[in-house]
Amino acid sequence: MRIQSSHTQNAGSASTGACIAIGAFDGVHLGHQALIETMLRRARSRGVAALVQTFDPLPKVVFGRERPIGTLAERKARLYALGVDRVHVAHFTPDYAARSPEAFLDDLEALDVSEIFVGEDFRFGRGRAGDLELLATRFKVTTADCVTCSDGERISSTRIRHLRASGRAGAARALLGLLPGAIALARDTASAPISPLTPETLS
Ligand SMILES: Cc1cc2nc3c(=O)[nH]c(=O)nc-3n(C[C@H](O)[C@H](O)[C@H](O)COP(=O)(O)O)c2cc1C
Ligand SMILES: Nc1ncnc2c1ncn2[C@@H]1O[C@H](COP(=O)(O)OP(=O)(O)OP(=O)(O)O)[C@@H](O)[C@H]1O
Repeated sequence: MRIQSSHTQNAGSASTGACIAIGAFDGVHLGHQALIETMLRRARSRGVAALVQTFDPLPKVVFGRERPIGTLAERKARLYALGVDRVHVAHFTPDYAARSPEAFLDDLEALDVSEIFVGEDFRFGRGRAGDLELLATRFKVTTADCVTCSDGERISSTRIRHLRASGRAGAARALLGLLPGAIALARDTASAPISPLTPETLS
């Protein structure tokens, strides 16, 4: 596994506000874990709350028709097992997906957040219009160290879905960091039918 350097931009002085990692976090794989552990270390060193903001259903299930790796309950259990203080779940309805990037930043401010931990390609708000530059106008932003395997390929939920779909469950489990005795994402959704999700069924 290889870790590239992380990068912090903007700032403003960090207040007493919480640290938060934001993302879909489907599977809570090793890349997610590295991002969250970076956030947790920072929160602990500042003595502030360590939060995670996630979404249900997953945006990629809604927009990309992807099959989830795990359930929301499994995701939350794995996030709390990492030591996170609170997991915020936004119900990803059509109305929510239509919120502007600025409205999403208002939501974060309402949570009394001051530092945000995300990947470099993080996008948010209607049409994915919000980017890191906008995020950094209001918060201190730290981008994730990129966790890759020895082959140099980035660990991602997409890759894990592909591994499972091609019957390579062992490799998928390795990228999820699932060792014997660890919290198990037992339900293998690879062979389950995809239930069609339409905006109407989400409201
Ligand atoms: C308020 C809000 C609105 C969003 N609207 C859209 C959208 O219209 N289209 C889209 O593909 N994704 C939308 N997303 C999902 C984001 O593109 C992205 O998946 C989400 O911020 C999680 O980040 P991640 O994919 O890096 O985990 C929205 C996210 C938020 C927070
Ligand atoms: N390999 C990785 N190393 C570091 N951070 C990562 C890694 N994979 C994802 N992240 C970060 O974790 C957050 C949540 O990521 P997300 O849930 O979109 O994961 P993903 O694996 O990229 O998903 P997908 O493959 O479905 O797009 C994002 O900020 C993302 O940049």
